[in-house]
Amino acid sequence: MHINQLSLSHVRNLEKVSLGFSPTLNIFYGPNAAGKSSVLEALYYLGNGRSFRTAKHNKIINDNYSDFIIFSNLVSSGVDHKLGMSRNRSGEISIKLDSEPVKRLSTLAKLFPVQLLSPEQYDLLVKGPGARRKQLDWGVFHVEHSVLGLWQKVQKILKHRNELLKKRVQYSEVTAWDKQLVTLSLQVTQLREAYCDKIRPIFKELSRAFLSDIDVDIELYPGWTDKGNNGLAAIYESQFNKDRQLGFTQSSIHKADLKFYIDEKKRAGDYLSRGQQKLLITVFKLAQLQIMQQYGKQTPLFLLDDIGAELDTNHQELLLQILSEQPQEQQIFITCVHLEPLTPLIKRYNEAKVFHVEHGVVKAIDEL
Ligand SMILES: Nc1ncnc2c1ncn2[C@@H]1O[C@H](COP(=O)(O)OP(=O)(O)OP(=O)(O)O)[C@@H](O)[C@H]1O
Repeated sequence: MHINQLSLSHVRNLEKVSLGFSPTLNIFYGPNAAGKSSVLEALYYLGNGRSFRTAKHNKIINDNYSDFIIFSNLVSSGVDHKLGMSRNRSGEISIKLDSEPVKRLSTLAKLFPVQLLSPEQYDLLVKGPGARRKQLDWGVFHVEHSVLGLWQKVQKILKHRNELLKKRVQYSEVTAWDKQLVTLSLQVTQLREAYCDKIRPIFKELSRAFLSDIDVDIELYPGWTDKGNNGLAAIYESQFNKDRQLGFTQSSIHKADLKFYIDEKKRAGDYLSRGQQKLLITVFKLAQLQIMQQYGKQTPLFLLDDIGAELDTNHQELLLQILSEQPQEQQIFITCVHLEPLTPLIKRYNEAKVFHVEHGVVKAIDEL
């Protein structure tokens, strides 16, 4: 997919902005606090119905206004669409696709997939499993949309099961739920495993370029440990008393983790320097992008926030080299303070567009 045009009103320090994009490469450069990341934030919001920088929507609304509006013309699966969104200070959100209200965020996710690489994500390896699970499921969903329906069924069953556990019922009263839970959990796990198998070789190969002397790997922890190989149903039975005591189900896909290892089972988060962790996350995001290009329902937007700030010159050049080799249908948005290191990349894409951003004003640069 790609986005042709974006109009913003009252997004952070961007009061009113209207931009026409290149279907390939778009670069926003300018000093700190100019409003560059806010443009990416608006793009991300359109695809996800939320920000990547804050969970508090009021922070995004410009201080002098009561709402923000984001509007776009885009091409998704070869079809032109108009997608608009507004949100006010009470949190009311209105999303319209071709003038029709959109009720589910999954509609946006299918229509407008966005892959993001930003400094906010560089601590993924040392965070709890939830953030890594989200990243994994983003990838699985865009290769296999049906995973969402399975996930939602699991959540419903877990809710019922946990209510029963709190009522201190006998084991016989949860067995019917457990049967469904086992089937669905294994289906989701199978899709996650299949995704890990697809991404692993790409991730390893890209890592060799970025982290040459380190052997990286990923492993899916499904959300339970089955040491005796007795199966998930047996785990539910053996854990039932403890589950009832706790009032919730300990083992299921909601506890899954995507574990990153280096050099044979050392946890990457414990061993890698902060700089190496950033490189590993960069590589993983690039591998996810490649998977989307090969197997996804459509190519996502690729947003790279603050591209120069976190990488040394060699690794920045390597990243730029990879970006310059992307397929033509890949639309890329980059923010940076200094434009000069990106000149070779701009030259590679003859349709590239460059925007200068300062004090919330975004101007297209015609001649470099
Ligand atoms: N709700 C708001 N209303 C008005 N201005 C805001 C609001 N929220 C943030 N700002 C300001 O908007 C600007 C936007 O910063 P943004 O993060 O987009 O800049 P940037 O160009 O990406 O900077 P950097 O290079 O430092 O990352 C900042 O000056 C910030 O103080």
